[in-house]
Amino acid sequence: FKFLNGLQAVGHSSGFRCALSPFSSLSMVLPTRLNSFFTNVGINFVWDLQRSENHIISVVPWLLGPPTIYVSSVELMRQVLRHTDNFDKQELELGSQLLGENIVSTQKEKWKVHRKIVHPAFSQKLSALVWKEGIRNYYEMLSSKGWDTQSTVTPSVINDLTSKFTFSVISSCVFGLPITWSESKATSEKEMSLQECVMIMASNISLRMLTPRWAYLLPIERLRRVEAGFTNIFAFMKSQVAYRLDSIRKNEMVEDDDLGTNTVFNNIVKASVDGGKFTLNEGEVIGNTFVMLFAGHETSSRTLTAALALLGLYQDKQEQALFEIERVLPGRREPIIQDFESFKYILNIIQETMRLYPPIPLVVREAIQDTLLTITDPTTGQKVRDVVIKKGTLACINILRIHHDPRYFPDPEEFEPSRWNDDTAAHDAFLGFSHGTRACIGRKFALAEMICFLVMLLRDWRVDVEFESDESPEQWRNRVLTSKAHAAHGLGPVALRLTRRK
Ligand code: HEM
Repeated sequence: FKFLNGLQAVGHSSGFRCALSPFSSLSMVLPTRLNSFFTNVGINFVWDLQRSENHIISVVPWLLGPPTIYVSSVELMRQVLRHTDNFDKQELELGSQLLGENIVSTQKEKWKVHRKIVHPAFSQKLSALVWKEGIRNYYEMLSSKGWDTQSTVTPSVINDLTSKFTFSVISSCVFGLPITWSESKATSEKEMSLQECVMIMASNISLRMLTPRWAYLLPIERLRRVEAGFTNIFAFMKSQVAYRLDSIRKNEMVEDDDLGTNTVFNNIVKASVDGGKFTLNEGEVIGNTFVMLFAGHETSSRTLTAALALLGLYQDKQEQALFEIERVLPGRREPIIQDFESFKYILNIIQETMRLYPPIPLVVREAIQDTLLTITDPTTGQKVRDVVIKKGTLACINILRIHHDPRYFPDPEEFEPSRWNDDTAAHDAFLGFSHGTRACIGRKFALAEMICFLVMLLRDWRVDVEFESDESPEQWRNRVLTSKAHAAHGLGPVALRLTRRK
């Protein structure tokens, strides 16, 4: 019965019939196989779809999970992402329970209130703070590693550096808690610093989701630290909301760009007071602050890692980036936020990296009512047929597939930042930050921190990849960077050599 309903829900579109939905937790641990009625297609299925010419493919599970369609053309993407009366993000109850109700976990009218309050926090002043903190963190990174006195360094894995960098920027600019780069780990839960608690939260959210409450009573060191980390940071945030609300009411908060005033957290507290009929309660303010940690950390860090790997591999592109940096920063002066728009080639590099390796390769929407989708011929644009998608069906936009489609991006596997030179090239087919009302709210934040990091690093260092013996550049790229969409989003450990520029 479930199966027959599922076939009807996807308008009998062709595709895969299997036991489990690729989104079920069970399907992530069980072996996967395409085209098997009795197993599941697995999460890598998104990558396998790249070989298909069919722009709408369905997955109908007969045992577990909702029927789903995968769309991989700009025409269909527009119909899904731009029609908010027909499609919305799924509600994530667990996300609301763990962090507090927030902009990512809600839908419809509730989401509108969250977005209205959170949006003003992502202002030009925040970008200026991000830039300032980006530079401070870059220098902290150099001195904590002792690189300020070295001419060549070989960081074991660049992934760890970019992860620490983007985490630190978020910690400063979202929470107002600057991180120190020197390693220190509290020996007892009571001594834990707030920064450590934020770090524990960022790296243990899945554990927290999957572990039942009673398990925290067991004498397991890791669980005790996670419990202490979550409890401490929530207690701190609650006291801070109360303190900030009090100072806002007493008019004690000064409008400048010092840390602590223009942070996302502060601005959300402020907007939730100023918002008139739109207000957020304490739990929602905290939820919206915490969620930035998950939306903005790994995404930016993966992009930076991939960009550096590609620049290490394609030295001519690195030279072009350096040429731009030297032109914008005569005498190697420090970059300022006002230079942001001048780093056009660096922006192209970021955009091209996100095209090849989108940190979010798939976005998911739920049909909130029965909806008609029109399928068109990819070459002529003529209507081919209509498909009715039933309420409750999931619609996934296969960003990875669209980004690698030669119709939109000629020679799609080439790393070619100059394809973005022409502003009109910033077309609909680029979905790195998604499209429509639920597109990324942190786009400017992410671009500011990524441009700042790349400019500082490339200004001071030449980046080279570390080949294994007899390895060709192509082999290196295939080994280290693949576009596969599984958990690691296609990035292996990236080892790079940095040589100080004269
Ligand atoms: C390279 C870095 C980033 C990438 C690739 C990225 C990508 C995305 C994408 C694709 C979405 C839409 C998801 C969907 O439609 O289901 C999204 C939403 C979102 N992003 Fe980002 N993001 C990045 C950085 C950031 C940063 C730095 C922040 C905050 C500090 C942030 C906060 C958010 C939030 C809150 C949403 C949900 C918006 C809503 O539902 O209204 N992102 N992001």
